[in-house]
Amino acid sequence: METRNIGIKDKICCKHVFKSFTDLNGNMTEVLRDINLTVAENEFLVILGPGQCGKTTFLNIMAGLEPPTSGEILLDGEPIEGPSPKRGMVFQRIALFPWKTVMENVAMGPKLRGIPKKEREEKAAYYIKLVGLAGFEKAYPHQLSGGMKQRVGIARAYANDPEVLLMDEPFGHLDAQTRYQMEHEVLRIWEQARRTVIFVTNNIEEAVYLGDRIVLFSRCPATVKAEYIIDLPRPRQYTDPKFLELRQEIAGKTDLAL
Ligand SMILES: Nc1ncnc2c1ncn2[C@@H]1O[C@H](COP(=O)(O)OP(=O)(O)OP(=O)(O)O)[C@@H](O)[C@H]1O
Repeated sequence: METRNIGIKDKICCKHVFKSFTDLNGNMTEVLRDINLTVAENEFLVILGPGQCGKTTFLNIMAGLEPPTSGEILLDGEPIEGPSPKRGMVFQRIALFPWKTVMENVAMGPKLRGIPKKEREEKAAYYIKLVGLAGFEKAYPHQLSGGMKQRVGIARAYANDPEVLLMDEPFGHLDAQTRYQMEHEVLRIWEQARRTVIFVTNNIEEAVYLGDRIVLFSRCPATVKAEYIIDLPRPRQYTDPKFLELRQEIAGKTDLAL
């Protein structure tokens, strides 16, 4: 079983990140304004903010899918300049290859990186088991529930050996019960296979349940409005008075509806 301790080393460092988009008519929309933050190695950081505030844009810049307009993001001291398997993405709507099995979907990244079949299938099998899908290796995506597809998405991201996992509202479209279950599961997986995680959500409860720390984004253009260290022991209880107090405190600072 692999374990990694939360490090004290800075893994990611965002310095004065600004992002604006310009449409075909030349109109500019400023989406991110002077974002500065650091993320420690193996930390579970949650970015909480209202819809359309710029959370996905920020993750896309971290993933190297979009350049910032100005500023920079460093990973282990090196500027992020494009996509890399070091940064795995998990999306709200997991796009699996429908004609490929769970095993083939999870092993796809290592296959593209030229990992030999036996090795990539062993790796995929390890992560399929870790996410609780042992026995479903030969299933096709249409045979899986929404929660199971998200598990495949998480296994697929892990199979690329990322150092950082970027999770963009991964449970946003799941029903409430499956969502609670997946929040619990993502922590179990992270505790067994520690990585630096940046998890984006617009759900305060989810943020308090999951995060070592919450960075609160304002409405668009997003700025860092507040930060909260969540030092409640895990597993956290939604009904714990301290949990509710924190939720209330954060809610008072947000533009989010409760
Ligand atoms: N490629 C683009 N071109 C122009 N505008 C864009 C582009 N990508 C995002 N935007 C705009 O940036 C703003 C922030 O979008 P973004 O998807 O980053 O927000 P979000 O906080 O992730 O939203 P949600 O919580 O609803 O997913 C929106 O107004 C969006 O229309």
